[in-house]
Amino acid sequence: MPPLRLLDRLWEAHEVHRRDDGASLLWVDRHLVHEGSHHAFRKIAERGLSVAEPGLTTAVVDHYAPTRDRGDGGASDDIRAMIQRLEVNAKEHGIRCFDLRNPGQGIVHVIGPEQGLTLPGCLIVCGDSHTSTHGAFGALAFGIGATEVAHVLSTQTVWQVKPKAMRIRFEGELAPGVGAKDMALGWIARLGADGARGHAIEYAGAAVRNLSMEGRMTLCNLSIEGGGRFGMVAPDQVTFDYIKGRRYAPEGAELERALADWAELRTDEDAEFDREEVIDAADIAPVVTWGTSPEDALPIFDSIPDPSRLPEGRAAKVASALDYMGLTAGRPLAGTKVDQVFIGSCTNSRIEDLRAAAQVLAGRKAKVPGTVSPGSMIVKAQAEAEGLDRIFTEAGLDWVGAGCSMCVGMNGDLVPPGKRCASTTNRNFRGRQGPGARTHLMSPAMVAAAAVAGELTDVRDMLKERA
Ligand SMILES: CC(C)[C@H](C(=O)O)[C@@H](O)C(=O)O
Ligand code: SF4
Repeated sequence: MPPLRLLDRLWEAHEVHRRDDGASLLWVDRHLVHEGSHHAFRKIAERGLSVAEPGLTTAVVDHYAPTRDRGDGGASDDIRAMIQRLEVNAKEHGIRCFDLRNPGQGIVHVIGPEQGLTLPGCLIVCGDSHTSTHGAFGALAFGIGATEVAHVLSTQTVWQVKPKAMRIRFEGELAPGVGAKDMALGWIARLGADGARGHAIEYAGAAVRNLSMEGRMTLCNLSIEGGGRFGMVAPDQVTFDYIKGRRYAPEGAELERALADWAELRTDEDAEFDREEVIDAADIAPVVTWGTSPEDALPIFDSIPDPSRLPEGRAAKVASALDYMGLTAGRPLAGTKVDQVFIGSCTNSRIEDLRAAAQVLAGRKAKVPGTVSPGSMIVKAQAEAEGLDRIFTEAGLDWVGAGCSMCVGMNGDLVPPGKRCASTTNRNFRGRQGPGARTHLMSPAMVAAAAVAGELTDVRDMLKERA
């Protein structure tokens, strides 16, 4: 037997058929749908098709979920209609739905793992690019388009061409105050937003093994921002411990059997990758973005790039990004004033993210306003049980309900034009958080530090003050 990679093992286990042109028809174990699925439901209705496996499909209200008033007054008619459409489609087809009344509601990529729906060895799809998040469990997880959503609804299978395999190894140990978000933005800055284009990324190395499941999810979540098709981490004891006892996770003898299977989900020692990158974790510092692509990222102690020192093509891009962002070339990144902060999104809204932000904010006041939106109502309840909500509100930040919120602003939570937001989200494209909004991506601890300082700052100094 030739040595296999985790990707090969997962692929082979799901391949139902391979076409002459090389595309594989893959069996889907979990199909997650959010409000954006309405085109697909309409498509299957038009063709008189039904949902093949309603029991393997899960609907979630997240992109349009109001985060403040969840009653009838909380959303515009359009937003309410989007939410209702999902609820009606789910009901008609017998699909379980995490709607606004469900105590488990939250962002699709947060609740899949939280509910024990996301498991090692599963093939998971969703009409959403950040589906790569679920790969943190050793699952094959990727985003699909509207036509494919209709295909999965009606057949529980998806066509896919097997991508090339790339491994990013983070060796060594992270410094205190540095986390998964810094690892992710760090490699994207190094390789570029196109750096992993068309590849399935397997994250490995000691610093990845040492990450919690929350950290691994953050890392896999951002794979797509570096051009990767999938992101994955081979499952281990950390994974198994996270899964045990979750609502839809296997239990008893079934769990024992599953654990034995899951232990096989790894890359063989002598397996080769199409590409391999090795990064020394000790070299990673807290990272912030300065531009309008996640690759426009630098360590916080660095300076804003100067187009006059860059090659022509790149210079024009950088100048235009700086213009949009209202930044001066060559100035230090630290000290850039922010107008507001946002802690949330499928990248960084899990309990550990909130704890990291609260650790910085405890006993301190924020100089600027901000919103903290937990990734799910379960994370919200847990944070409240730990008293984190009080730390946020006493610091002066708004503590709101769960959903995509200001990550994309579809629910009306927007950053006003021209305003600068330190944000734990994953995209800083022009207008992403609202028309004219200026987004700086960073870790939850770094956002908390920016809130306290009213400007971009190195959280490690604040943590040192504490120690
Ligand atoms: C709206 C949705 C389809 C979109 C995605 O595909 O990722 C959104 O979640 C995003 O993050 O931009
Ligand atoms: S939180 Fe943001 S990135 Fe994640 S699914 Fe929602 S809109 Fe997309």
